[in-house]
Amino acid sequence: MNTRTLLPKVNVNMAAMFCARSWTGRLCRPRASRFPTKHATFYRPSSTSSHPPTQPRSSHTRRRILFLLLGTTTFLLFATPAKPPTLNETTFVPYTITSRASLSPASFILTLVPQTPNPEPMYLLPGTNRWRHPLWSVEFKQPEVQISRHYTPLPPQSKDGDDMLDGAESERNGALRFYIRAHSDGEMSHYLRRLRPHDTVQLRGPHIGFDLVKRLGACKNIVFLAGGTGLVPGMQAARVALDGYEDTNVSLLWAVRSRKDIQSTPPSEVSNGWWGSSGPTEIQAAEGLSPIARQLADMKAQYGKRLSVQVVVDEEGSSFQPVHLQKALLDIGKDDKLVSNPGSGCALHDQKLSEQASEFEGDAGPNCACSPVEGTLPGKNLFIISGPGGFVKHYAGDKVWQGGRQTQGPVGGVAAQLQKKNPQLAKEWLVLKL
Ligand SMILES: Cc1cc2nc3c(=O)[nH]c(=O)nc-3n(C[C@H](O)[C@H](O)[C@H](O)COP(=O)(O)OP(=O)(O)OC[C@H]3O[C@@H](n4cnc5c(N)ncnc54)[C@H](O)[C@@H]3O)c2cc1C
Repeated sequence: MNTRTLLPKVNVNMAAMFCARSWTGRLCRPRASRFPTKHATFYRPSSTSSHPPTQPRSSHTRRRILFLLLGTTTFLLFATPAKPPTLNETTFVPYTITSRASLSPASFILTLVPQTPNPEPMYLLPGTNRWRHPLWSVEFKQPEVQISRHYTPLPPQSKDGDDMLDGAESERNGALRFYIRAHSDGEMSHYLRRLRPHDTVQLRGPHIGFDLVKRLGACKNIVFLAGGTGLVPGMQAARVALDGYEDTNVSLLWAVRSRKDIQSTPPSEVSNGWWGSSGPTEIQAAEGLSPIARQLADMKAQYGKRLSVQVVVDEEGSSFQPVHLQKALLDIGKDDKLVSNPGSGCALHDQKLSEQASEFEGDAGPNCACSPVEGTLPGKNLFIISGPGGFVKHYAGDKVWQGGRQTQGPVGGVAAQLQKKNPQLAKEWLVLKL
């Protein structure tokens, strides 16, 4: 199947299509435009004109021309949909690349600023530097082959937005940073890899993902298992959960292909002993951390024990085994006294109902509909698996195409094995796939 998202050059309705897809598969679906279609109002001389029939012919002609001009102007004003100059969900708008940092030969970080600044971007909570949505992404456009793909902005580097990004930009001037991996034969990621500072890119969004805060409810724990750049929504989730609440805990489990995604300094120059271990290792502040790992280490320093970040590296033969995941899930909630509502029939908290959900929830996602059960509170701990299709399939089972959209599908893979072994995990934890 050709999985490209084609962006038509002319048709406005088709341009309002957007691409909903998993980390690897995608689907174009029509999207209701937020900008109502404005109907053209044509003015023409009425056949029941109030003017006397004796009026000279030249005056009629002048009036016709006047009406025609008026009509054309009104048509141009109202029939052409207004093109917002700042980030919006309908049209692509230009951003300028201000910096590019290579992590490994295949992965890099791009920082962009909008060419038209917006003091109140729709992804921020008004008057704050806090993001409005727990999970969100934007689409980039590849202008040569007219396709688009989703990418996830890295969260701000500081809690209150005071830090400067890359020494020059901050979220206050609308800067967005992206951690991108170029895939072999990947149309979009190779286009992005070629771009350099001062180049222009076209962005559309924000596209809103699962509302994690509503899903957590009274529960407190998130275990986020990520492959490669699938880490970024985990960093978004961690910021929202740890900034917004004092008693939440997040465990990020990050699998990378190359050590260079974490650290660029050769092993001999690294003083501490976490390099090269065969199992998952906790990330630590060290010399030569990659910008992503440095941000993770800063977050750990900021949140203390509430955030754990463990890494495994493919090329060193380390990986997350079921026993590691079980430990992460059981350890993080071991002091919890809370009994979670079963969530039956609730679109947010019923695992069975979640099977039908798409990861693009939009602004108007479902609300909690848990029936009261004595001694319980609504909410679930979240076990989120994010990354390439094969990664998600191995740990949580395939997503399923249904009615033209990609849905969560049943829990499978390692997560299903763990639930079978520990029924408590199935009761207290909701599995989500990104
Ligand atoms: C909501 C969302 C957010 C995303 N955020 C990011 C992000 O922050 N950073 C990022 O790098 N990507 C992100 N992605 C993935 C991104 O949208 C593209 O799918 C990815 O960059 C590949 O696009 P492409 O055009 O280069 O490759 P395609 O031309 O679509 O694919 C080319 C080949 O590469 C393979 N391939 C594609 N993607 C992967 C993959 N992930 N792993 C292994 N093989 C793959 C395909 O199977 C195919 O054989 C996100 C996806 C979604 C849905």
